[in-house]
Amino acid sequence: MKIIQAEYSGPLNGKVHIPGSKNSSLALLAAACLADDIVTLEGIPRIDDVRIIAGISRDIGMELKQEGHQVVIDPRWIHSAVIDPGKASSFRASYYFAGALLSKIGRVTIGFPGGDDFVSRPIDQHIKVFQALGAQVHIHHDYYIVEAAELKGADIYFDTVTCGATINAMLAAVRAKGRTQLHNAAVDPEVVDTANFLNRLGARIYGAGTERIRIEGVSYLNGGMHTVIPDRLIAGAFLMAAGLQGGQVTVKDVIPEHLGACLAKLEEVGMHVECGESHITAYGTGKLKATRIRTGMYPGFATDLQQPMTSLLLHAKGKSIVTERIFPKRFAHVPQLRRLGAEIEQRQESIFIRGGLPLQGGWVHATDVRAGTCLLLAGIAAEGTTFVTGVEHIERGYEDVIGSFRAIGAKLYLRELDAQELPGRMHRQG
Ligand SMILES: CC(=O)N[C@H]1[C@@H](OP(=O)(O)OP(=O)(O)OC[C@H]2O[C@@H](n3ccc(=O)[nH]c3=O)[C@H](O)[C@@H]2O)O[C@H](CO)[C@@H](O)[C@@H]1O
Ligand SMILES: C=C(OP(=O)(O)O)C(=O)O
Repeated sequence: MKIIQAEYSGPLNGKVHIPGSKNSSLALLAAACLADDIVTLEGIPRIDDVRIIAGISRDIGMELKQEGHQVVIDPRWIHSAVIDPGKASSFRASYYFAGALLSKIGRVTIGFPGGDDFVSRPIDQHIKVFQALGAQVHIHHDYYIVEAAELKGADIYFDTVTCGATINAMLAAVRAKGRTQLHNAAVDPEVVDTANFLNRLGARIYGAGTERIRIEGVSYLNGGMHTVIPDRLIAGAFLMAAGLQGGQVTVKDVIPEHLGACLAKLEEVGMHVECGESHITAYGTGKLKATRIRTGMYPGFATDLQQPMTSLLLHAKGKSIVTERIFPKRFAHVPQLRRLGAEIEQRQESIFIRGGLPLQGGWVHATDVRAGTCLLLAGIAAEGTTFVTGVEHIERGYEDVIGSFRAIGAKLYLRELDAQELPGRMHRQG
């Protein structure tokens, strides 16, 4: 079993290249199904979710070749829209294949989405979109079928702001007959990136990045080339690393505007931040102030940065409060941080952190991608050695987590252990 060993690393200093966005890549790879010619995507990270998509592509007859960070896709010979429940449930964004293949082929059989488990991640808004466009949705035990003889544009009012369902609605509507309007749409950079990519192929999507998106259906999409946006969530976590012990970290190849709420919070807790055209440098002063965080949809403070931010706030003297508004139960990292000596109390959708106490290395388990980042940040700032299990969750989101952290001086090592070498409780957790 893989584990990551983290040693106390002192102040972190250095520059790190930020890879392409995982969440955008997953949308773009499914969106590529919609094209009628060859598509090239640049900047796609080499992560497990992308490998699963390569498997799905093989099953449906879509040729997909990844060389380095370039992926070439030939969607001209798609012959099936049956997606194995096991593959669909191995990652969250499998639902994008439902929207894209429905639009192109008219009938999709697909398993339910997986991804990080935050207790409740409904897909009712995705289903509402398909139905609004004229599709029937049949729910079975571990799969669902979406079918429509013809998709017709419609006015869709989302009940809640959702990035996933907004993207899925664009995928489903892009080839529908007539006009679709999405109201209360998500304004995340990943929505805009997907719209830009589709428009490059000849789609007619207007207003992405605002709360109202208009899609005029087209009957043909060309091939083309697109570069995925940088991963704002990885960038945010590396900037936080600079604050742990008073270091200086530069994230390169980013879009600083995508990190507005994060940068504002880093300044608020006492860090200093400087932005260039495509890089950001964060300076830790060694003194952090406690704060209040409420997660929100973009441009609010991202839920995916809540967990790494919690690690940073462990070093801010006083009481910080973090309220999770997007996934109210996204606190699986809290009991793990307590194992390292953190004092955190959880009440409903908020945690109360008593910061400024020393952390001591120990065994912890990453339950999901960002819980993993949070525990790595905690481990490199704790005295002694921390062992992190659940590495497969971290690898779902990071291509080379160890190499990237080492670039800024973190002492992280990947090790292979036999299950018997794990301490009793970790062994039982798997
Ligand atoms: C693969 C991917 O891109 N994952 C990201 C995506 O997940 P995902 O697309 O699943 O998240 P959404 O933006 O859809 O979720 C936002 C909110 O809407 C709710 N909701 C969503 C869909 C639905 O049908 N019904 C419903 O009620 C969710 O429970 C949540 O409270 O955005 C999340 C919120 O920024 C991020 O944490 C994830 O990293
Ligand atoms: C929640 C995340 O991923 P997913 O939606 O793929 O589970 C994440 O990237 O933090």
